[in-house]
Order: sequence, then structure tokens, then C-alpha cells
Amino acid sequence: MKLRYTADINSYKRMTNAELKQAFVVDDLFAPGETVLTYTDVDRAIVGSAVPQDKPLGLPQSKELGSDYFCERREVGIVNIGGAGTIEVDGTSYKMQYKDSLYIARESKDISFSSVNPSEPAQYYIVSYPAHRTTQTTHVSKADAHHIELGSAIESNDRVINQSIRPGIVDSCQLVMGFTELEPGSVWNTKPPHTHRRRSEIYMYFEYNDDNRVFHFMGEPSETRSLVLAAGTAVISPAWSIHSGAGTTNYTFIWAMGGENQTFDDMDHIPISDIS
Ligand SMILES: O=C(O)C(=O)C[C@H](O)C(=O)CO
Ligand SMILES: [Zn+2]
Repeated sequence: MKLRYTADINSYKRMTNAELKQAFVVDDLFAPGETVLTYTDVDRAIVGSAVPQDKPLGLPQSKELGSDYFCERREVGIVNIGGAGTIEVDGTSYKMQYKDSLYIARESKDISFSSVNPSEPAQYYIVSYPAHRTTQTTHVSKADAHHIELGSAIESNDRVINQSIRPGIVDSCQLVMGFTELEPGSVWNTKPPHTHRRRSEIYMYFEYNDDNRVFHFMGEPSETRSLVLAAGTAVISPAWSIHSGAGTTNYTFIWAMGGENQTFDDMDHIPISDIS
């Protein structure tokens, strides 16, 4: 497992683009045939992926966790953004279609990721936070998620928020997770931007080709910086940072949060006129 030390609310203002990327961007995801994990200093969140080909992959224990197995004191949220697959958790098998989510509860021991067809592998995106109690592993299809339509074509932010791991659907400890799909012609997410000092958040952008990029905005509202991101890249938002983006095309992104509460709407919106 890689370790990631990000940067604080003062230092990021003096960092170059390359230094900001090194601190906040995770760009080694979706390596074929591997589980890759990064342990961050932001609320002890772990972000990673598993892309099983001809043999199943696991969630390895690691010294950073200080436990006997990965989920001993952790919960995990997963969204499949690849071909069909299966995740087995302690002998129960969950079929994972495109954009299905799986919440894996604390104390789950044997976790195994596989693909139905190794030439079109499942691509599991993984986020984990510490968990204080043991709940129920739960599968959530895209249809079973809670859907919120937001924005408009005229504001270039016509989008659907799919909340798959959230109170009322999954009994998680801190994790709240889902994905936001932008309609063709819409490019702005999280408009107006917000912070929520009660929770950190990680975004992972996908569903656009390599001729395009998402310009992700981070930092304090009065000192924003941009990170130019290819598809399949995650970006860590400490609790003090806005997290918003504009793409050169439409796209989808997975968001995942952890912290003091699980209240999705608990955001401090910042008027666009106050952003600089
Ligand atoms: O487009 C949006 O707006 C979002 O998807 C917002 C994220 O879900 C978020 O930042 C929740 O705190
Ligand atoms: Zn947010």
C-alpha cells in the first residue's frame, strides 16, 4: 500500500502544479491484474482499485492498518466501472454489473474480486474509511440508488446524482458514496462549489476519452488552484477545500465522503462571485 501525505491549508498556496498533483492526485488506478491502494493522511481514507483478469484479486492486509485483515476495523465502498464481475465476501457472491456498488461491512474477512470475462475485466474503484461498528454488506445497483436531478443545460451543469451508499439505502458508519453523471453538453460539476469542514471527499473522474480533460478546482474559495485530470484519476479533497470541476466534454465522477456526519446536504455553498 502506498502512503500519501497531502498538504495543509497554507502550503498548497505556494506549490507548483506538479507538487499539487503529487499531493492531491492519485493517478495509478486501474492497473490490469492488480489491486492498488493508497493510504492517505486525510481522515485515514484509502483509495484504490482492483482489476482482476484471469485470477481473482483480494484486499491485502498491510502494516499501515495495524490489524489482522483489511476490514477488521474498516468499511469499504466499491463501484464497478468495467465489465461484469463478481465480488465474494465471506462466502456470499455479489454480481457486479456496470455502475453497481457494493458496501463491504467492517469485520468482513475473505474478500475476492473477479471478472466474468478477463478480456473485458471488471474495474473496481475502491474507497475505505475507518468504521466503528459492524453493519451489513449491501449490494446496490444503479437502479436502486437514490437519484437527484440537478442543474440545467443553460448553466452547463445538467446532471444526475446517484447516491448508492447513503443512510436509508446502506447502513454505513461514515462512508457516503455515489456517482454523478453529466448530460451531453454539460461540463460543470458541483456548481456552485462548496466545502464541508465536517467531511473530506474524494472524486474520481471517468467516462471521457483521452482527447479530453477535467479541470478540477481545489483550495480555499479565495485561493483556488486547478488540476487537469485524465479519465481514471482520483483527487483528494481535505475538509477545507472546495471540489468542483469543468470538463472539455461531459463525464461521470464517483464521489466518496467520510467524517463527522453523513448528511449529504450539509454543504457550505460558495457563490461563484466569491471564488477567485
Ligand atoms: O455535481 C455535484 O454537485 C456533486 O456530485 C457533488 C458531490 O456529490 C459532492 O461534493 C457532495 O458533497
Ligand atoms: Zn462535497
